[in-house]
Amino acid sequence: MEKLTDQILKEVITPRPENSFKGTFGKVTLVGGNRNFGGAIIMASMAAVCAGAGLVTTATDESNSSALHSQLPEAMFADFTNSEQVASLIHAATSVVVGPGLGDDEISLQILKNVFANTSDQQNVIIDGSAITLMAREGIDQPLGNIIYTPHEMEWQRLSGIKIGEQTAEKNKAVQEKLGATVVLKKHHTEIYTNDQIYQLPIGTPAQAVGGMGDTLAGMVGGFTAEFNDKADKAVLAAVYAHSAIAEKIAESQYIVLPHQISRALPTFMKKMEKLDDDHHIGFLN
Ligand SMILES: NC(=O)C1=CN([C@@H]2O[C@H](COP(=O)(O)OP(=O)(O)OC[C@H]3O[C@@H](n4cnc5c(N)ncnc54)[C@H](O)[C@@H]3O)[C@@H](O)[C@H]2O)[C@@H](O)CC1
Ligand SMILES: Nc1ncnc2c1ncn2[C@@H]1O[C@H](COP(=O)(O)OP(=O)(O)O)[C@@H](O)[C@H]1O
Ligand SMILES: [Mg+2]
Repeated sequence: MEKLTDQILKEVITPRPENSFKGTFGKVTLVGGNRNFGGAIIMASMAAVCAGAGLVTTATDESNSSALHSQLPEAMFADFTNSEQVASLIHAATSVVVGPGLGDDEISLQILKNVFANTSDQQNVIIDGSAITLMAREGIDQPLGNIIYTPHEMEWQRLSGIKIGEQTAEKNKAVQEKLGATVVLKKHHTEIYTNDQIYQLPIGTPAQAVGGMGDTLAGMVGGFTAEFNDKADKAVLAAVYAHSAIAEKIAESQYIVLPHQISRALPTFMKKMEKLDDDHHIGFLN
């Protein structure tokens, strides 16, 4: 298992090209947030916007529209039960994030099937939360795309069939290979299983054990893969590292970290990363 270092941030977060516009930095379509879990998709959307994706659209329950716009006017809204509109938003996306707060009822299931029917091989598809639970429960096939699962240990148990106490690197890697997808197995010292390597995140704090922390990570992975699509595999690793690096910094003066604080800190954090060179690490910037 290879330990991730801040080197991954230097590799991924490079200065933006001068000759660019919002289209240069990718589009993210996020799908989730039922009436009860609207906060989950709003937190994910905030992370995608603050990570620097060019355009972000949130397909969610219509009852979440005002809350989304008041928290995040940068994001566009769509009703997630409008299957034609959602299909066209999926077609347009560089990265799709599906699952945060989606829920697991019949409507959630139909929405998930519509999303999965409309992705293509050229897209990054981040499958989180309820979407993982529904796939496992309903035996839904993996969609087309560069697939990135972001399960916590219970979601991974549901998807892989490996019980939480038995989730060894060897067993996890075998299932990852069958899936042919990237698996970000979230826990204290998150593990990332890719086609050619297993990485471990050596940072992170119990101050992150707060609802919405994983929703925020899913949105960051969506934002990073869209913005840095030419190095999407490394962008996943950078998002995982940045999420906990920012949380550790906030936790120096706070007992817990609120997920939206990580998102709001992202633009400043990413600006600092531009200044990192081979002789300097994050500590140098404190
Ligand atoms: N503000 C919001 O709207 C929130 C919505 N959420 C959404 O709620 C839906 C259900 O997700 P939940 O994860 O809450 O429920 P789940 O039922 O999927 O998972 C929680 C269960 O897994 C167990 N578990 C074992 N190991 C775990 C680990 N390492 N991390 C987390 N749980 C572990 C817990 O004890 C619990 O029984 C998802 O769609 C999620 O995105 C949550 O993110 C919480 C915040
Ligand atoms: N004790 C801990 N140490 C480090 N990271 C943690 C700890 N507890 C939770 N996290 C992180 O918080 C996130 C929780 O994800 P998840 O359970 O999906 O949250 P939610 O669905 O509520 O948004 C993951 O990124 C996980 O690694
Ligand atoms: Mg979650």
